Amino acid sequence: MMTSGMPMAALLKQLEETRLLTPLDRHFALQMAAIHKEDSELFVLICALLSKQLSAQHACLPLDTIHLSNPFLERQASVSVQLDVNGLTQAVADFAAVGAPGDNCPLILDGQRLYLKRYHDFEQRVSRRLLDMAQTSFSTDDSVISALSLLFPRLSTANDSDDIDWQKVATATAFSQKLSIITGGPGTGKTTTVTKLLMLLCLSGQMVIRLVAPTGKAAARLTESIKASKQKLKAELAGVADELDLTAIDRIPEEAATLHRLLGVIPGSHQFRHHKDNPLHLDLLIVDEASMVDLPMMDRLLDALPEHARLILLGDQDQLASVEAGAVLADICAGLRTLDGGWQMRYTAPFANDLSLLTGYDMTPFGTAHPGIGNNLCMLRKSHRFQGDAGIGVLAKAVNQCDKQGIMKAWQAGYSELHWIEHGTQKQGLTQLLKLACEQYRDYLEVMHRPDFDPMSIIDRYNSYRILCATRAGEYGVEGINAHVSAALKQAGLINPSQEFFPGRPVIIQSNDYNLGLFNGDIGIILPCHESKRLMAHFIQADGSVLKVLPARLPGHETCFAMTVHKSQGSEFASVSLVLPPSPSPAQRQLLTKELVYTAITRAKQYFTCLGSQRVFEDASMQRTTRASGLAQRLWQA
Ligand SMILES: Nc1ncnc2c1ncn2[C@@H]1O[C@H](COP(=O)(O)OP(=O)(O)OP(=O)(O)O)[C@@H](O)[C@H]1O
Repeated sequence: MMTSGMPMAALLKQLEETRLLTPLDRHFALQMAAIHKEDSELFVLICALLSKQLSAQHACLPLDTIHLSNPFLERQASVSVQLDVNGLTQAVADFAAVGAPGDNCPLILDGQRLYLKRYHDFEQRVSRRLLDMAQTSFSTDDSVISALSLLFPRLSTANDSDDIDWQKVATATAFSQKLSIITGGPGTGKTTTVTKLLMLLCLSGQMVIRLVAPTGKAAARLTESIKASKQKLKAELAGVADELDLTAIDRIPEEAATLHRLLGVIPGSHQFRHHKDNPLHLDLLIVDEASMVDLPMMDRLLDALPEHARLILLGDQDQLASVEAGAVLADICAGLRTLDGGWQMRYTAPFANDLSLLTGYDMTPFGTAHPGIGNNLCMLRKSHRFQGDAGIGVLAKAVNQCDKQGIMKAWQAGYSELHWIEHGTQKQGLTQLLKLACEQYRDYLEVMHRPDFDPMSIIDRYNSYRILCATRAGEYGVEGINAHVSAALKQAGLINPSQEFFPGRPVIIQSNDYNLGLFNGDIGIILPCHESKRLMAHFIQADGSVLKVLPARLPGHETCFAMTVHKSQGSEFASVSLVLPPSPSPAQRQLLTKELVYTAITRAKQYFTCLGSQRVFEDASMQRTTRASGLAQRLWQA
């Protein structure tokens, strides 16, 4: 079945040395074979490939994606599989450790997808629960139609889909469905839409509503945006106060929590306080930045939802997927993708009719015979943040569409908010970036010793700029750039890093510490504490308060002048510099995707700078990521 010039254990060791496998992949494969007394070399190879796949956050290993003549994509194959895909599938199914869906085996083969049982269970439970929720819809009456027309006054009767106010459609959809997913890029009005929806729901009766986001930073941002959106709505509706009860706006909650806090962390345990047998006390849950929610977390969240509760997921399906396994939001939206790479709503004919009645638009063209879970989705595509032709919006759109010409045009158009730094020779590009970083970070570093600046305003200033790196390791990864920036700031006399914890050092937390209330990705700054006269790490929490922690008590952390694009999800900065490596290795090239570039660009509100080379930027923008999973198929072909 297999051809290899060396014993399997030696082959795995060689693959580890050439970094095509991690030590974990090798140990997993050998352990699986030992535990299950499996002496087949093919079994070891498949386990190594599955582990490699899981490390890359795929939920499973599709057997039909394995390059049989060179499974590890070595420069020169040292192993090959002498079977076709069907033969391989049969051989894998015959291993004692591999079962079919429903079997109690460590590995599950579902069609041609091979899973760890845990992940198969997650996927099955998540899809079952979402499909189950998608069955329930709520009736509406004339009062909803008139409230909707007051909330979205520019009612158009045009049939052209370009004239449809999709925010109104999304509000109508989410009002009438138990499960709804509202997706869209930055500034497309997700918060505005959800605020109007919440007003509508508050008008129709009392309900316990909770707002959550995956990280503290994202939760704090959601609180801010809902507050702003409520104020704006109040002003907009002032003229119709005699037709709509505006006190409903005051009943809209604005405090958002993190998912961990909502579910109730149990210190020292991976379990949460809330689950199926102790469900959450709420009627409606709104989850922002849902693209960051991984498969296991979505499973726990759905498990803890009470049977009757509504769920609304908000997010941008084009952003990088979650740091951990799966791409739940992208999978949920997958069925709306058209063959030409665009998106198209898909409704059942009766629901398209209902939406036409509710919104006043002709939605019947979007009715289809195979809508999957389309009735539960709404996609917003018009950005209200970047005014029409603003550079950041134009570049983000071109990257998102893998439009090479558009990308070139955006960079060459001379937009004041886009700034390109070419690597050049002798690190000229790096020198320019460091100059920029010193200018940008100077602001918070200069005011941090002044008594008239509190930690909150210092952290706000620090948060106006961030360097984002595509990779962790290497001179142009987070580690290298942090070292360079620290040295440049020291030379400029802005910091004094003579000790590990120095005033002004920003730190990013790398693991969860439930006792301290600090979570992976939380960012704080070491600052003198006026009360205790000691240096303390200061963190802004989701509720806006400041948490102070003794530096020595911090869980795993690192300096954060630069952070990975992955960790920047859920945050925004006035100015962003993206750093791409000048000559990426094959492993780095795999990380450089259009989702990564798009996520980095859309973190910037006013200025976006890229240190890179044109070729690397373009290649990255042309490379779409997919995460292997069976969730989309379960949701759309059920
Ligand atoms: N239909 C609209 N007409 C005009 N302005 C709008 C409209 N919808 C939203 N806006 C404005 O656009 C900005 C972004 O809106 P909003 O915060 O709702 O978008 P979002 O999708 O939640 O953004 P983010 O991705 O940053 O969370 C806000 O200033 C909002 O007031």
